[in-house]
Amino acid sequence: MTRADAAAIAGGIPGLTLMEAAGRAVARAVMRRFRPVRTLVLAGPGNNGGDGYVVARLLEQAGWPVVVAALAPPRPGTDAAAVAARWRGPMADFSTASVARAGLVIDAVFGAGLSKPVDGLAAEVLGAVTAPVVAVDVPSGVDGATGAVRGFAPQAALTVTFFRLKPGHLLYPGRGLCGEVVLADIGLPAGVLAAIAPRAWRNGPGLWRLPRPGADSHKYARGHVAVVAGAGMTGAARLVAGAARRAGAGLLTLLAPDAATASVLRAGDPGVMVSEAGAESLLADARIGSWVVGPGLPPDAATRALLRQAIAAGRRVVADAGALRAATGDPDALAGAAVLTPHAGEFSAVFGPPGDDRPAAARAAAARTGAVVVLKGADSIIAAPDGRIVINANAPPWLATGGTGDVLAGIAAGLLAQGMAPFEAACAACFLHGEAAHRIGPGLVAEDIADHLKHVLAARLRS
Ligand SMILES: NC(=O)C1=CN([C@@H]2O[C@H](COP(=O)(O)OP(=O)(O)OC[C@H]3O[C@@H](n4cnc5c(N)ncnc54)[C@H](OP(=O)(O)O)[C@@H]3O)[C@@H](O)[C@H]2O)[C@@H](O)CC1
Ligand SMILES: Nc1ncnc2c1ncn2[C@@H]1O[C@H](COP(=O)(O)OP(=O)(O)O)[C@@H](O)[C@H]1O
Ligand SMILES: [K+]
Repeated sequence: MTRADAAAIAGGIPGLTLMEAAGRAVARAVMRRFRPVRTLVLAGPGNNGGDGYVVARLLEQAGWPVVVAALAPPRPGTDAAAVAARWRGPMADFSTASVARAGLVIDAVFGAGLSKPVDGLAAEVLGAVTAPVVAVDVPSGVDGATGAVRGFAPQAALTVTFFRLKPGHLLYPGRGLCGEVVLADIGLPAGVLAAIAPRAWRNGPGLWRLPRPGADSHKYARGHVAVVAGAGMTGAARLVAGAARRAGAGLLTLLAPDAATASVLRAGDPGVMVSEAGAESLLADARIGSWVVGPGLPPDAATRALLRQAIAAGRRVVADAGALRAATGDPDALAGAAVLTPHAGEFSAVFGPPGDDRPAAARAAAARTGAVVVLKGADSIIAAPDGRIVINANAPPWLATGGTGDVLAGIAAGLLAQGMAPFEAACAACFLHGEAAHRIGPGLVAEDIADHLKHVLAARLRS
């Protein structure tokens, strides 16, 4: 955002104009949601504080009782100093006593310029707020690039941000602390986006195109997926299979490890083929282009060897669950896969704990393995080996139930089979998975998702 600011200023928009527009957007959002109430603006020393002085002036002009408390004065000569000088209303101490008297608090302490953990007086005062908080840009202490809390950050009821959402608005815990998020246009020209060349996006249909069979298509043209099944947890492979088929794969073969497992699998969906021929023989068929390895498989040397074999044969491999665990402490075992779908635990086992900067960790894992990495969770991060990041923010908590990850791997494989590139396939899979889960809602079990995909696809392919 600071880069956006600089690019806009370089493009001829004065910083003061942007600050006035930002403050106006916050004041407008506040007046739409709250009745006039004793309002305390907590202002920091930078431009975030500057926005706060603008909010104070505009609310006061609208008849609100407003007091400003400054953590520190803005540096002389800055835009923030200019707007602070235009504030003629009452000032209060930056203290817990001031906060106790407020019916509404505008948090304009730190924004995009957060440079260290929030501690000391700032943390004490922000931590004492019991009134509703409206955050300017981000709740102070939320790192806009990662969503992590540095030191302390208050819980906002409303966050008004500008130009473009930042990762911190989409990634937890920051996302949870923002409350309602309003994205305001402050007049930054579209060219600014090109100038800052963003590397992170929010997932959405504008980022990828779903495959659609042509009138003359046939099942082979839509791709053949192989799913390696385990002897014990056969359900996992079946969930993968159902999802890959609903996502549009033309053919699907379950690779059974033995005759007993094969007969269990044959009792499942009639449209699925079951093979006992062994991986070698299936890998000899180049038409079986996409493989899913891991769901329901033990994290052992055999799983690892099978994964390497499929990658070495040039297949597009989605590696999940057992295949990831089989690579514990050894990311190179996953090199060359198309898509890896670790949840936080699997990610930590392979690559080490992601820490506070999960986008950076996911990026590094993708660069290391050459695979697209989907770091799954409520806010899945999809990272490409070239450094692009997409954040998926449409997944409802109903997905927090066993087997939904298997379904995600299946959707990704089904899209890969139809020729989507790994990054786009992974992004689209996360999005469709989330949309299907929304349709299902409470009571969701993993089996439901594949069924609902047809409705989600129908809606998406219509629009
Ligand atoms: N970009 C745009 O298009 C637009 C941006 N706008 C607004 O600008 C905001 C960004 O402003 P900004 O760059 O001045 O940074 P900001 O968040 O005010 O903080 C910097 C100051 O805080 C200090 N400080 C930091 N952390 C600290 C800590 N933990 N504890 C103590 N001190 C700490 C830091 O100190 P220093 O690091 O220099 O030691 C410095 O003095 C952005 O969020 C948005 O609201 C809009 O006006 C219009 C359009
Ligand atoms: N709280 C949540 N909110 C939204 N999505 C979630 C949440 N918890 C899990 N998910 C999603 O559910 C899926 C769970 O995958 P995973 O943990 O691999 O489960 P399993 O191994 O049982 O299939 C992932 O796609 C993840 O993004
Ligand atoms: K803030």
